Amino acid sequence: MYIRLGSCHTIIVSSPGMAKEFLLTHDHVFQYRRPSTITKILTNGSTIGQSSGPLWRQLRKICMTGLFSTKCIHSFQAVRMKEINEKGEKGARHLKQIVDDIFEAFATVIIGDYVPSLWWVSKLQGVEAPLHDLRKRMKQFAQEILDEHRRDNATTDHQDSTYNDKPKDFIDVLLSERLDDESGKLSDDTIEAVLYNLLAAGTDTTSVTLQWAMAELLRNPKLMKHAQDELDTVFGTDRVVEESDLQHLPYLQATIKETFRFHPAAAFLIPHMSLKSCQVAGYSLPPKTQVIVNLWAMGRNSDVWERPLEFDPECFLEHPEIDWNGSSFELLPFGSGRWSCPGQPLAELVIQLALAHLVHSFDWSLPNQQEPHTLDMSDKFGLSLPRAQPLHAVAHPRLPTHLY
Ligand code: HEM
Repeated sequence: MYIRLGSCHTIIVSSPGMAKEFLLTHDHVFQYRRPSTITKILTNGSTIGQSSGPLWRQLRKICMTGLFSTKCIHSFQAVRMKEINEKGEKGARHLKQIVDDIFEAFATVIIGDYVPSLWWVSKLQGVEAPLHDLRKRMKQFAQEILDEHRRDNATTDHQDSTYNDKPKDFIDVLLSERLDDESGKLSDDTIEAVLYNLLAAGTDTTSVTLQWAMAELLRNPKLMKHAQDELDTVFGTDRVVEESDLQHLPYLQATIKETFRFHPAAAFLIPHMSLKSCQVAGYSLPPKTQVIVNLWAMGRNSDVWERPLEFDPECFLEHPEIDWNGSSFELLPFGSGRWSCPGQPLAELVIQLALAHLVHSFDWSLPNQQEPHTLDMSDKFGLSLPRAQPLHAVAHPRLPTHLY
């Protein structure tokens, strides 16, 4: 579909064939990502997510080989457990407030971003002052964390033989990264921007996906029973789920794929823009054409899916070759190719593990004896695609008491 967003030629893609054209065949032409007013103010242009230049390439490399490598994700396990045990900390609440404010900021439509000649309307909108204030709070909070890590680092014995085995967190990894051009370490501004970028891109997407998966299972007790039977067969009922057994749960994986199809946490991929004119599927597109891949519409496309408006994990059991790793263009929850989500390995681990724990450890019901089929399944538009109504459910332990 072609539309004009202000002065910008825009193509909206909602079929796997066209997604492949733009994300694979012509991805070298659609390389540019236009930073918005919000990212310019909040991140000073020094982060991933919106940019596409040398710093973006460097940061992506750090994500792929450092932060989200198998070794690093494994080492974060200790940090995850520590954080779970220290829940409710004041710092965590402060950080949550900042992340909530970032989400609210991203939901603002700034007219000048779509119609550059109307930049002055943005000034009248009065959005910039609160963004600068938020940026100040983000900077102050991140600086405290960086200073704390530097102090800890200064008192650590790096020659100690156990040093390399000590758990490191995201900040430790970023502080130790050197830029390829040997201009030195990443600047504090860049680390701060990457940190918030990871938080904004990683927290809501993961929790929204989990909420939708649980809502669909609560709404359809037969599917919940199927998932529980599979978990009981693999783990029994006298131990809890472990990371190492997740690959033996095809029904759970099919349920997560179906959740990605029906409720994609990112309704749209981040828009890309062409640097020069090009021909795509017989159409001539001028330079600076923007392309937006609509994952929500693709998941409901009746040319692709047999029963698009029905939540049924079976379709992925029948087609196990359809994967979420970016090679099956009908299911692209994390995007595809050079632009795809660098946090995918962490996200898929956390979602599978959390859903398996919730379903295996508890039976679930809706409060006040509400009938499952009456559960409200409407969504609301935002940076991610959350439920319009919060999900309330009652958990009933189903494993021996000593396991809780
Ligand atoms: C269910 C969970 C998640 C989903 C569905 C998801 C989805 C996406 C999508 C669709 C994109 C844009 C890809 C494109 O435009 O082609 C993206 C980008 C990104 N995601 Fe995720 N994501 C998830 C979790 C995470 C996590 C856990 C992290 C990190 C902690 C993360 C970090 C990022 C970053 C940094 C980018 C920007 C990449 C770039 O600009 O090159 N995401 N994600």
